[in-house]
Parts: sequence; structure tokens; C-alpha cells
Amino acid sequence: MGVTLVFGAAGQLGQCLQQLGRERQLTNLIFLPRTQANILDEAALQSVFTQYRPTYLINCAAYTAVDKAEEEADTARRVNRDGVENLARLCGEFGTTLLHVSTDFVFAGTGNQPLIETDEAAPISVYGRTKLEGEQVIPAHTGQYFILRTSWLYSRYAGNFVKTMLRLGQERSEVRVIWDQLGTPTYALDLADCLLHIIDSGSTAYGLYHYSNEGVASWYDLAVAVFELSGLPTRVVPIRTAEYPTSATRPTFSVLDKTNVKAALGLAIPHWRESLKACLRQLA
Ligand SMILES: NC(=O)C1=CN([C@@H]2O[C@H](COP(=O)(O)OP(=O)(O)OC[C@H]3O[C@@H](n4cnc5c(N)ncnc54)[C@H](OP(=O)(O)O)[C@@H]3O)[C@@H](O)[C@H]2O)C=CC1
Ligand SMILES: Cc1cn([C@H]2C[C@H](O)[C@@H](COP(=O)(O)OP(=O)(O)O[C@H]3O[C@@H](C)C(=O)[C@@H](O)[C@H]3O)O2)c(=O)[nH]c1=O
Repeated sequence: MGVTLVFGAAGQLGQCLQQLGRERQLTNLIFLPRTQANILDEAALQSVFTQYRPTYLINCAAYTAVDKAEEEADTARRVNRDGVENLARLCGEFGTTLLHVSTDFVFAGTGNQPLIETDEAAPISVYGRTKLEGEQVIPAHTGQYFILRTSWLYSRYAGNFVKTMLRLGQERSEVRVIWDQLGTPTYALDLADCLLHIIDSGSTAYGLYHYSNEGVASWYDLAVAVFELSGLPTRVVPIRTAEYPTSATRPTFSVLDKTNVKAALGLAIPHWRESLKACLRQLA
């Protein structure tokens, strides 16, 4: 069986893949943190590809600080666009299948219907724009790719909204959370499982797909569920976006339609509340 290289292995999704790799004893998964393989370092990438000649590459490396990206557009673009192009070029040269992850923030989010892959992407933040550019550079270099757009990732690893709520819940009796932005929380471990499923299945249904957990929620709903399921008495006050100013504008409605990924890969996707329970069990 060929080798799968994982870039950005120290991040949230990368650590979920490491967890599944350990649990399933997948010896052909090679994890490369930024310190070993910076996706902006073309010479280092060339030598990693020459050494491993990977069958698959999973790219978890990204610039994900949504607000900070507004002031660091060049840095965000280098990682989210140029870094992805470096990987795609080498995947093309080495016949490697690229599994790349993108975001619901490529959408303006002004509608009210679940978004399909062919809906117009019109990002309203630097992060969203640079992630869209990353999606768009891939097909020029290789046709062997899966791009999975996902949303609102959380897990026991790295920083994420669920962990922020648990921390705030310990510190305060009340938190104020936006209820007028709708999307779908996604357990990063479920996404990691989906990525490994693509590899296991040997699927050649290349292309762009939407993947999140099932259901719809506001950030307020998610916070309420976190406190309810973890038995914390914290009160959640619903507020509007205007009452929580941030540098980056976020989509109002970015629920992803998963019809295509389920059909192409034969996946059963858990509801976000079920996956949240599983994550909170891991965190406890
Ligand atoms: N988090 C979320 O809510 C969502 C994430 N996504 C997408 O999912 C993917 C995974 O996200 P997630 O795991 O949460 O992100 P994280 O920010 O947790 O992890 C990203 C990793 O990429 C690394 N990295 C940054 N720059 C480089 C570089 N030049 N070379 C190599 N590695 C680098 C970071 O290293 P360091 O820690 O040193 O900066 C970090 O370890 C990303 O593509 C993201 O855009 C999509 C929707 C939602
Ligand atoms: C901490 C906090 C956040 N919020 C709001 C702000 C924002 O609209 C929303 C989420 O805030 P965060 O900053 O935690 O999450 P954010 O960084 O916006 O999350 C996004 O990250 C990128 C990487 C993606 O790709 C997206 O899919 C999405 O997951 O919750 C509150 O209303 N109250 C709070 O106390």
C-alpha cells in the first residue's frame, strides 16, 4: 500500500488524523508538521516528495485566524493560495492524489438555502478569499484531487469555538453569543474519518465536495448545547452580529448541502449534536 503524507499535522484536523492513525495502526500515514515541511518551502517539499513518492497527500496546513487575516492578507494568501499551489504542482508531477480542505467562508452567506458546490462563491473576508484562491489553483496542476469544503470545525485539539465556550463557562456565569449566523458545526474527527474513507475506498470521483455534520445551528445553539451536554450552568444570552464587532465579516447563512459527497462516497454523516456529544466525552 502506498504512502499518505499529511501536511499541517500539528493543527486541529492534523491531530484528529493522527488520533485515527494511532487507533487504526495505519503505518503508511506520515505526519509532517510545519517544522519539518513548510508548504512555502519548495525545495523542502521537492525533497519530501522525492523521498516518499506519496500515493496521497492530505493538506491540513492553512492560515485559519479569520480576524487576524484582515490585517495579514499577504501572509494568509501565501499559505492558503501559494502553499496549496506548491503542493498541487508536485502532486501533478508525482501522480499523487491531493486531498485538500476548504471552507464555508468562501460563500457570502446572504441566502437561506443549503449551499451546493456550484453555488457562486463570493467571499466577504480575507480568509475566505484566500481559501477560494487556494481551491482555484489546484485544477491547473492536477485532475486527481478532492477538495472538501467544511464548516465550524471543533475537536479536543487546538483552539476552537467549543473549547472556547468550555473555558468561558468555567470563568463566567454568562456568555453572549451570536444567534443570527447559521451554519453546521462539524466534528473534525468525522472529517478526518471521511478523508481516510476516500483513501480506503480508492475512489476516483475527483472534484469539489461539501462536507459537514448534518443539521443546522447558530453559534448560540452550539453554545447552549455545549453547556447543556456538559452539565455547566452557564447562561447563554443570544445577541445579534452587530453586538459582537469583529474585524472580519462572517457569512450569515453558510449551511452546506452534503448530497453529492454522500452519493459519491456512500457516507453516513452524523448529526452535529451526536458528534458534539462524542467530542465532549473525549474532552471530559
Ligand atoms: N477550524 C475551522 O473551523 C475550519 C477549518 N477549515 C479548514 O480546515 C483545514 C484544517 O483546519 P484546522 O486544523 O482547524 O486549522 P489549524 O489552524 O488548527 O491548523 C493549521 C495548521 O497548519 C499549519 N501551517 C500554517 N502555515 C503553514 C505552512 N506554511 N506550512 C506548513 N504548515 C503550516 C499551522 O501551523 P502553526 O500552528 O505553526 O501555525 C497549523 O498547525 C484548513 O484548511 C482550514 O482552512 C474549514 C472550515 C472550518
Ligand atoms: C467567542 C465568541 C464568539 N462569538 C461568535 C463570533 C463568531 O461570529 C462566531 C465564531 O467565532 P470563532 O472566532 O470562534 O470562530 P471562527 O474563527 O469565525 O470560525 C470559523 O473558522 C474558520 C477557520 C472557518 O473556516 C469557519 O468555518 C469557522 O469555523 O461566534 C460570540 O458571539 N460570542 C463569543 O463569546
